[in-house]
Amino acid sequence: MRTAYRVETVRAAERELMERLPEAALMQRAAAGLAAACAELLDRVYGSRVVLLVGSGDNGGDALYAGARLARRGAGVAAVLLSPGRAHPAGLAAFRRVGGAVVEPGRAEDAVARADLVVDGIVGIGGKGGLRPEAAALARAAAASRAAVVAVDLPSGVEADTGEVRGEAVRADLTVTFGTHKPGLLIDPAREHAGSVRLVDIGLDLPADGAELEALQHADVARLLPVPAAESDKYRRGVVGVAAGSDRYPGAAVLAVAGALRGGAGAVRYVGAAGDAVIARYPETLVSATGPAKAGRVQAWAVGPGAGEDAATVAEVVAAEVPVLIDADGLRLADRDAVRARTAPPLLPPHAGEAAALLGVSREEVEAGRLTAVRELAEAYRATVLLKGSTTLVADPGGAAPVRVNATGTPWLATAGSGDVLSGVAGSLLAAGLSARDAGSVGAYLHGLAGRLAARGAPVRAHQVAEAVGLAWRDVVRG
Ligand SMILES: NC(=O)C1=CN([C@@H]2O[C@H](COP(=O)(O)OP(=O)(O)OC[C@H]3O[C@@H](n4cnc5c(N)ncnc54)[C@H](O)[C@@H]3O)[C@@H](O)[C@H]2O)[C@@H](O)CC1
Ligand SMILES: Nc1ncnc2c1ncn2[C@@H]1O[C@H](COP(=O)(O)OP(=O)(O)O)[C@@H](O)[C@H]1O
Ligand SMILES: [K+]
Repeated sequence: MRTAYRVETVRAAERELMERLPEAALMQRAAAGLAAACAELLDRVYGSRVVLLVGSGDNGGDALYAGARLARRGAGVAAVLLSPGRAHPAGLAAFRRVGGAVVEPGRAEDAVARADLVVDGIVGIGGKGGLRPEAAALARAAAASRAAVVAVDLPSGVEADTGEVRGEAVRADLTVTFGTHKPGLLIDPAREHAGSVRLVDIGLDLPADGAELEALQHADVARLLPVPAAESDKYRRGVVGVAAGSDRYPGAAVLAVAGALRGGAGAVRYVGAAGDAVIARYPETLVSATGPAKAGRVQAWAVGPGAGEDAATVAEVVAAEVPVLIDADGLRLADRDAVRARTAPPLLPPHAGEAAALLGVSREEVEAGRLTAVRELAEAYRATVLLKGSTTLVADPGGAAPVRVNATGTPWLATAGSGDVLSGVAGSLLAAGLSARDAGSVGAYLHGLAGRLAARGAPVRAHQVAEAVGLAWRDVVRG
C-alpha cells in the first residue's frame, strides 16, 4: 500500500525525529537523496549546468545543500535567490564554500534558459496558494527552457494536502519527495505537475492510522480478489444483478454485463429492456422478465447505466436489502433520502459531470478540487463514492478512513461506455462479498489496468476494456 500524509502530520513526525537527531541531519538526508536523483537524471554530472531556484524556507535549503553536492562532483551550479537576505543561511554557506555562484538579479531567466537542469526549491510544504509573481516568472522560464526540471518535495505552487492548483505552479519532470508522499502528488491536477515521483526515506515515523490517502498496489489487490474455493458454487461466489439499459440505450446493458461477467461473481442476472441484446452477446446471462424486486436471488445490484428515465427500477434497487451500486442515470433518478436511509451505504461511481450535478456546482469546480468533492458527496449521500477521472478517488462516509486513490488508468479510457464496464466489474465484486470501499477501489484498479493493457498506446473501445479485465486480473495475481 502506498500512503500519503497531510502536512500537519508530516510536521509532527519531523519534530519528533528532530529531537533525536543532530541539527540539520534531516535536511542532509533529504539533500543526499535529491542530489542522487539529479545526478541520475543528468547522466553526466561533471560539466553540466545546474540552476537552483531557491525560496526562503527549508525547501530552498534542501536545494542549496543538494546543489553543493552536485558542485563537488564537477557540475557548474548557480543559485537564483528569490529573497537574497532570507535564503537558508547554513545551506547558502555550504553552497558558497564549494564555489557555487549566486545569479545576479536580472540574469535569472537567462541562466534558466541555458541550464541542463533546474532544481525547484522555491517552496515545499510551507506553500500557500499559487506562486508569487517573481517565482511564477521563473517557473515559466523553466518550462520554456530545454532543461529537465526537478521539484524538491513538491512542485512549487501546488497544494500539498489537496492536489489543487490555484494559480501558477512549476511543472516538473521529476519530483523528489521526502519521508512520505503528499496527497497533492497523487491527485490531479497537481499530480500532473509532479512528473514522476521518487520517495526518499528520511526516517520519519508516521502513524499507521493517520494517512490521508492510500493507493492499492498489486499485492493489496491480489489479497482482495475473490477466488473460488473447492467448495464454491455459483451462489456462494455471488450473483450480481445488473439493472441497466433501455430501448434507447441497449448497449449500456451489454457493456455492464460484460464487466459483471469478469468481476468474479458466480453468475450475472439481468433485468431491463435490453434482454435480447444481452443474451445475444452473452448467453451465460440469466435474463429475468421482472423488475429487480422479483428477479430472484441476487447478492448485489448494479443499477443505472443507460437506464434512461426508468425511476421505478432504480427505486426498487435502492430499496433492496443487498449491497448496491448506483451509476449514470441512476445517480440522477435515485431519491437522495432513500439512498441516505439505507443501512449498508451504497457505492456511487459518478464522473466529474455527474458529481457536479449532485453537488450543485460546476464540473470545473469538481475537477479542480477532487478530494473535497468526493468527501462532500460521501457525506451528502451517506455513500461510498468513487469519483472517476484522471485520478479516481474512493471515499467512505464518515471521513475517518483514508481516501483511496487509483492511478492505474489511462486517458484512453475516456471512451463511451467504459464507465458501464466499470459498473459491472465493481458490482460483481460487491456480489462476491467485497465491501463497497474494496469493490470500488479493486474495480477501478482492474478497470484502469485493463484499459492500459487493451489500449497499449492506441484508441480502445469499451468492449475491449471489458475483455482485458481477465488479463489485468492475471497480471495482479502474478504480482
Ligand atoms: N518537514 C520535514 O519533514 C522536512 C522538510 N524538509 C524541507 O522543508 C520544506 C518545508 O520548509 P518550510 O517549512 O521552511 O517551508 P517552505 O520552504 O516550503 O516554504 C516557505 C517559504 O516559501 C514562501 N512561500 C510560501 N508560499 C509561497 C508562494 N505561493 N509563492 C512563493 N513563495 C511562497 C514563504 O514566504 C517562505 O519563505 C519541505 O517541503 C522540505 O523541502 C526537508 O529538509 C527534510 C524534512
Ligand atoms: N483522463 C483520464 N485518465 C484516466 N482515466 C480516465 C480519464 N478520463 C476518464 N477515465 C476513466 O474512464 C471511465 C469513463 O467513465 P464514464 O465517464 O462514466 O464513461 P461512460 O459514461 O461513457 O461509460 C472511468 O473509469 C474514468 O475513470
Ligand atoms: K519545490
